[in-house]
Amino acid sequence: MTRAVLSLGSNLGDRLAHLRTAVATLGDAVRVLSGVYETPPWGDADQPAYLNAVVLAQDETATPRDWLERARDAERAAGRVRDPQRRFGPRTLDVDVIAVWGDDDEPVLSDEEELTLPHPRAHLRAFVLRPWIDIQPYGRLPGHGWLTDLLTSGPAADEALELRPRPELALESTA
Ligand SMILES: Nc1ncnc2c1ncn2[C@@H]1O[C@H](COP(=O)(O)OP(=O)(O)OP(=O)(O)O)[C@@H](O)[C@H]1O
Ligand SMILES: Nc1nc2c(c(=O)[nH]1)N=C(CO)CN2
Repeated sequence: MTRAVLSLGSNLGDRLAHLRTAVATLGDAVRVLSGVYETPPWGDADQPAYLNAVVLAQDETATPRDWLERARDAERAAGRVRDPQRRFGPRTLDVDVIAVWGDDDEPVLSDEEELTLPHPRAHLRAFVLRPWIDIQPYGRLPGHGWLTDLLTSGPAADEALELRPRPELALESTA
């Protein structure tokens, strides 16, 4: 059994629909959904605001690579087109694997380029940490400590003040 924290982001087209596409693609593996936040673009300011959320997922057989595959499946389902010229650029859907825990509840560590775990920029991103803390108030980012500490005094603390909760935009689709 593995558990994974996945981050969802969208800043093109029907942003909420794209986040819901990710939830639908992950299917039965989804355990807990965070709230949705409107967030200023990180890393490349010249693009529209994002909607971001975080999902806690669990599966009996999924390997860390399987979580990456599922993330890519979700991005494809939302019609994501990659622009190799533009890092951190706009996208219909971005699904990142933030961290994975194994059977023993120990975090999986990986420094492979294809799948780095935990995600190497997660501790810098309030748009990941803030929704995550919604669903795991006592959560820890492996290698970086408590989410509460990261959000109040880590490098993402200033950005955390600029996120806007959008409680009217629930990830659960009522359709
Ligand atoms: N933990 C991870 N989650 C998702 N992708 C990862 C991870 N570690 C490495 N990668 C690799 O990163 C590459 C680029 O992914 P992607 O296009 O989503 O990057 P990005 O969204 O522009 O930047 P970022 O990963 O900082 O959000 C992919 O080929 C993927 O294999
Ligand atoms: N606010 C915000 N900014 C981003 C996001 C994102 O999901 N949210 N994703 C990016 C892709 O690397 C780049 N910048």
